[in-house]
Amino acid sequence: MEDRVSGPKLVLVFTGKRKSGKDYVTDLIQNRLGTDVCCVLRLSGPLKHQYAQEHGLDLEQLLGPGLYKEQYRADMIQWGETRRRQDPGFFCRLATRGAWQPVWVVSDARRLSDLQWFWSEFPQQTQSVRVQSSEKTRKQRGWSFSTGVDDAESECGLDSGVEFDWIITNEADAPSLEEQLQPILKLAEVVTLNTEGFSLQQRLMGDSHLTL
Ligand SMILES: Nc1ncnc2c1ncn2[C@@H]1O[C@H](COP(=O)(O)OP(=O)(O)O)[C@@H](O)[C@H]1O
Ligand SMILES: C[C@@](O)(CCOP(=O)(O)OP(=O)(O)O)CC(=O)O
Repeated sequence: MEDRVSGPKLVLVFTGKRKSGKDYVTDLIQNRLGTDVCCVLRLSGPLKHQYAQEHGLDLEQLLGPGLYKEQYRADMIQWGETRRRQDPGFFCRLATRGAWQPVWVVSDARRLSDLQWFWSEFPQQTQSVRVQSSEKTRKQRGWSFSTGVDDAESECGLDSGVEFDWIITNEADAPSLEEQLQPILKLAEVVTLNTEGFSLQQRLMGDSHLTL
């Protein structure tokens, strides 16, 4: 087990609009690397936890993919923004607390302040990744435009002004995710080589092809 004191070897910070496939892609990466090497951290986790407590809501449903969270999304955004204004790193600190794996995958950066926190805490290790899909594809996955959500910083805060290290196009007619993720998986392999390298290398070279 990696000691948290030594910190992560690679921090992949994912961003992308609703239904672009952030959870899908980050789950694929974790499946491929294994839970002993890679953890998926959600900034919205501690946010939903505290919001549910303060408002007497069902946390499991807020964390789930269904319509329940959508009823509260606009208000959660406002609530979270109040917290972030007081302390921009508040949710980043909570989400990363206790993470011990060498590769951290942060699935949901939404604002420049989220990215800045990781750049400042882990300048050598942080890589930003944008997942992009067309509106047509996102609609097929259940997205529809919602005022106060899709026109707010939560969805648009990273639309411009950041040069992402990696861009993943999550579309049926794009190169396969396996192909697009190859260099990122390779990077994870290289940075973890000293401690976890052998088993990870075996896994990446083995028969566990991504099923897309
Ligand atoms: N490449 C893909 N192939 C099949 N289903 C996908 C793909 N990408 C996303 N999905 C599906 O689309 C929906 C939205 O994806 P999700 O990862 O939850 O998006 P986000 O986290 O960006 O809101 C989910 O049901 C997910 O399983
Ligand atoms: C209040 C939020 O944290 C809600 C995020 O919920 P999810 O992370 O479940 O969102 P999607 O995966 O895009 O559907 C947004 C924010 O602005 O912090």
